[in-house]
Amino acid sequence: MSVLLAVQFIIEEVYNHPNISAVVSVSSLLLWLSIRRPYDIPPNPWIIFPIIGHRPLLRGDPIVTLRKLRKELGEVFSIYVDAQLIIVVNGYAAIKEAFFTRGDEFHWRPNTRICDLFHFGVICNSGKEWREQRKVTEAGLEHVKPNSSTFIHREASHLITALRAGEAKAEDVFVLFHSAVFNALTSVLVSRRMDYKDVRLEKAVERFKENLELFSDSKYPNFFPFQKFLMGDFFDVKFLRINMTEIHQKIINPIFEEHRTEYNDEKVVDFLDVYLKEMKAQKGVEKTTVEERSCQAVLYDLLWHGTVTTGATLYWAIVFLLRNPSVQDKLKEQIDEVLTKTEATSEETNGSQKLKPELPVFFKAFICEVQRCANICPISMAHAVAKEKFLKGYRIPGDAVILPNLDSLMMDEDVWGDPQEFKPDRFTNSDGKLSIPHEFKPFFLGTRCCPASFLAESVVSVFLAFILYNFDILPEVQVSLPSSQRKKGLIPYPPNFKCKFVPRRKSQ
Ligand code: HEM
Repeated sequence: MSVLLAVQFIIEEVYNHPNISAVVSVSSLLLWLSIRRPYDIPPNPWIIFPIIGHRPLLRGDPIVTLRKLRKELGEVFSIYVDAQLIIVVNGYAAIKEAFFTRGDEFHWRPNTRICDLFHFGVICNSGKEWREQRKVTEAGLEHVKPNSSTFIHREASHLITALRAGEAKAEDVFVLFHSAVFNALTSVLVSRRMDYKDVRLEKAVERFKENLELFSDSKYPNFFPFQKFLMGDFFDVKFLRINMTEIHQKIINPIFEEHRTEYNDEKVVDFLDVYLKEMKAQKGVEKTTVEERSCQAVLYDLLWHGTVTTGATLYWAIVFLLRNPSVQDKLKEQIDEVLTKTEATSEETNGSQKLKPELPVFFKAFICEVQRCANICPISMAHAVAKEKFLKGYRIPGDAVILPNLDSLMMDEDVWGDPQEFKPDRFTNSDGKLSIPHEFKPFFLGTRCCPASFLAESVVSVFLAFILYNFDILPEVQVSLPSSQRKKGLIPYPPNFKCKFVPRRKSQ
């Protein structure tokens, strides 16, 4: 009754006061404009807030929210983050259709402020520019593939020496692991490595980590494009740019100049040589993007993304080894059989061990399970379409951000049964052979899949095999194991932890 009276009072007030009536009309129009949604886009949660859209739903762990929305809304759904429409593609069939079968249509990157910063390289490029950069990147990676394992073995030996120097004291190996990965990549790609104590290396790892955090928070500058005209650095975009410039100036540019000075057509050794050769071949070609600025940007892309992804995978692997001691024991037994000691003076390994070509099945299964559970690219990278398309009957507007939800593959209960459990055996079949369901796609699929998956796999398996052969990995305190909770961010790391690398008796 009192509600009815209140409504009646408001109607009378509005009717009798034209000013109030105008304010109410304009506010209603604005409210309607800010929450209206086209009828033909993929379904979205009915509750929507003016200006911020569905943002409140993403509080907590957004990945868990996406899992819930998939159950409620289906394989292709949408959400509004502020005014930005985001379309989430879930499940193997829909992801394969969009990004593999129709990979050319869905290969674009969204036109966001953050992508602007990176757009000369390969990761954030689209269209003709992306095709050119992708082609030369693939050619360069193909060229270094045959010799890459020699460099990775060499870096693994350096890593073992550094871990031994820790004298089995509890330590956080985050920076050391990322430095070793960075070195493995630079050895393969540009024939250089740095001492682990070199400040340039420490700074590079620190800047990469900072940039990842800034990139993960990039939602604000992305969706408020006018911020570039503001003074100050409200959204840390300028900080991100300064960090990138530092890595370019201290590491990438000097290496580029050295290579350019020493370049010899007859001696094309590494990735950078291949790029320089292609630059030479394309000299004079109108509007080519295969030039100095793009080459440096591609190197930045490879080193940044390659270091943080591979470093995160290794860091997670140690968490799972500490939390599953019986798995660690089984792996050590198997690795002892395939790692052979070679002469310490051996040119090939510059160190002490070498892996036989074939790794044990359980070891491979362990690495798959680490990648599945660590799930370090849960929403891969943002995609877009150049102009309006249709997917599964829904309209996909040209200005939408499209997310391939890899978490919907790696953590699907229908595929894995108990996806939250860490069980390497799920990747072996009854014949004891490796069996990989097609939903396992840590490196994505289709036209924009990771072009360096072979490098990442090789670094992860060689480093882990060397570590398991040489050390017992023990928790800092026996009763407290590191957490497997995932931190927020584009690449979800575990919380930092310390552990001990105690030399194994047999390997002394
Ligand atoms: C465990 C380690 C790694 C994982 C899980 C991983 C995962 C991925 C994923 C999921 C994408 C696809 C993004 C998309 O949706 O477009 C991607 C792209 C890419 N990855 Fe990796 N990656 C890893 C290591 C590396 C390494 C070591 C390198 C290079 C040294 C590398 C270079 C690239 C590049 C250049 C792209 C962009 C391709 C393009 O846009 O065309 N990745 N990676």
